[in-house]
Amino acid sequence: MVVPPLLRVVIMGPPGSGKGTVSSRIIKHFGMKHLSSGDLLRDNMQKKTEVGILAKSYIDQGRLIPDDIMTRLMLNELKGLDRYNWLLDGFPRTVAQAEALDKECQIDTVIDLDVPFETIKCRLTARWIHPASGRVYNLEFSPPKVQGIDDITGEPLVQRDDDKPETVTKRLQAYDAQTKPVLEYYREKGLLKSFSGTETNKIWPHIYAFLQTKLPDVSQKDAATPR
Ligand SMILES: Nc1nc2c(ncn2[C@@H]2O[C@H](COP(=O)(O)OP(=O)(O)O)[C@@H](O)[C@H]2O)c(=O)[nH]1
Ligand SMILES: Nc1ncnc2c1ncn2[C@@H]1O[C@H](COP(=O)(O)OP(=O)(O)O)[C@@H](O)[C@H]1O
Repeated sequence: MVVPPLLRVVIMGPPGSGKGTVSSRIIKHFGMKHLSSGDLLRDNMQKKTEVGILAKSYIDQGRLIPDDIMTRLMLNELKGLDRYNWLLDGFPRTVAQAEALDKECQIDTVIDLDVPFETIKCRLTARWIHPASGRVYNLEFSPPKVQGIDDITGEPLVQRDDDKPETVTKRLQAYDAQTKPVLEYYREKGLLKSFSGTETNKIWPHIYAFLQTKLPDVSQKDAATPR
């Protein structure tokens, strides 16, 4: 039996562009393992690990965590996902991180969510998350069934400290300066696939159709109306 090669996908886009939202749809339909750098850092912050304590000081200022710390953390985590198709969300965010990742594995495709900054700013102030799972809600776009409560576990939702308007501005500046060059890096390698728009529900069918050329839909739901 010929075993198809494992798929290595990166999802990129500015803060609030919908990476988490789209990732959860990808996982549901295509059964990939999802590794989110932000979720991993928040988990470390909550557990007050050495990395978590250090990360907090950067995240609260809207700055990126230094490359060496971030790369070690993520590459170590990826080792455990060796045997799966995976989707990497929030990493790499600098060219140095992308180069370090390239040394470890071959990326097949990079999904870029190209959403304008003006659209993003209002979204983030209405974002609520369930820290333990990384599930993300929005008061207008995807509200929880009961206000302030996670749909699945019934646990309380929280707002991220770094979703304050002044921190959001700094994060968008960091994206422009440090992460946009990563898009160029992947474009030059012919791996970048950009999806432009202001609404996730309009962008998603295109991403779905693109991934369907690479993986079968493993979800139980009707694949004609993927959500
Ligand atoms: N209004 C609106 N909100 C959205 C849309 N897509 C995602 N969101 C919300 O915007 C916020 C940021 O999305 P998220 O997936 O967390 O983005 P990430 O920061 O790139 O991972 C969350 O509160 C989402 O629920 C959309 O099309 N319209
Ligand atoms: N690859 C990375 N390199 C450096 N810092 C990172 C990285 N990933 C996440 N962070 C830090 O964690 C914060 C939150 O990340 P994330 O949850 O991915 O934000 P968003 O989903 O809003 O883009 C970032 O603003 C940054 O400070």
